[in-house]
Amino acid sequence: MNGGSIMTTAHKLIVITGATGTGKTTVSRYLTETYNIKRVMTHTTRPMRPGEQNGIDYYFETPASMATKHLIEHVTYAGYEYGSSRESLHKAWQKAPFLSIVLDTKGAITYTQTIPNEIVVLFLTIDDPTVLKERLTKRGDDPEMIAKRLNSPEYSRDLALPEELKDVAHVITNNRWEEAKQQIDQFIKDLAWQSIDQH
Ligand SMILES: Nc1nc2c(ncn2[C@@H]2O[C@H](COP(=O)(O)OP(=O)(O)O)[C@@H](O)[C@H]2O)c(=O)[nH]1
Ligand SMILES: Nc1ncnc2c1ncn2[C@@H]1O[C@H](COP(=O)(O)OP(=O)(O)O)[C@@H](O)[C@H]1O
Repeated sequence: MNGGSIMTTAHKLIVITGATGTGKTTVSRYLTETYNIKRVMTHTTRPMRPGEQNGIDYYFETPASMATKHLIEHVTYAGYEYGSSRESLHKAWQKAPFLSIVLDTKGAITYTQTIPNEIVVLFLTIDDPTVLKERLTKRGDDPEMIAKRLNSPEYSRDLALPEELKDVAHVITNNRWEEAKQQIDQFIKDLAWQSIDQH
């Protein structure tokens, strides 16, 4: 599968979840670059980080513009709102059968409850969470935002795989990127075979 796009008519949404800094965005970028699996854009009211762009990383909203969106689920994470719409998902599915979306664990649970047959879940974790602060600093995040994030109840919650996802999530340990990449390649290979078997 390496380097190609997946040829099948079955559609699937790869839900990428886990705590901040565990590598969710890195994985979604890798899926796009290597397998042409694009990410469904979500909306947020949090300020843009250095290097982020509206419409590329998120749709950046104000609380007022956020309130006008038709979201199938929305959450508050470290003081800001985030939400995703079924409309964007269905629009994206018309263009490609395989997509990814990056969600907190609460959002991932909502998707497993609303469209269980159309999703697969990747839960990202790391053996030593103390390195996450360093990763976020290297990413260029504002130190105050890092502190706010790491002290949030959502961060602590998302470090552990929630009970509701235990039977469905594929756990990827991202201590070292080279090893994580191999786990993802295997996951995609299995997913492609499952899709072919269904036809
Ligand atoms: N439930 C839900 N979570 C989202 C959505 N968009 C982003 N998130 C999650 O919100 C959390 C915070 O995202 P972000 O501020 O980009 O921080 P990061 O995880 O450090 O990159 C992460 O867990 C994202 O996966 C959404 O539409 N719905
Ligand atoms: N295995 C790894 N080792 C070291 N740094 C990593 C690894 N995986 C990702 N990173 C880096 O850590 C930072 C956080 O990763 P990111 O994908 O943005 O996490 P998330 O989206 O879960 O918050 C990024 O700068 C990314 O390049």
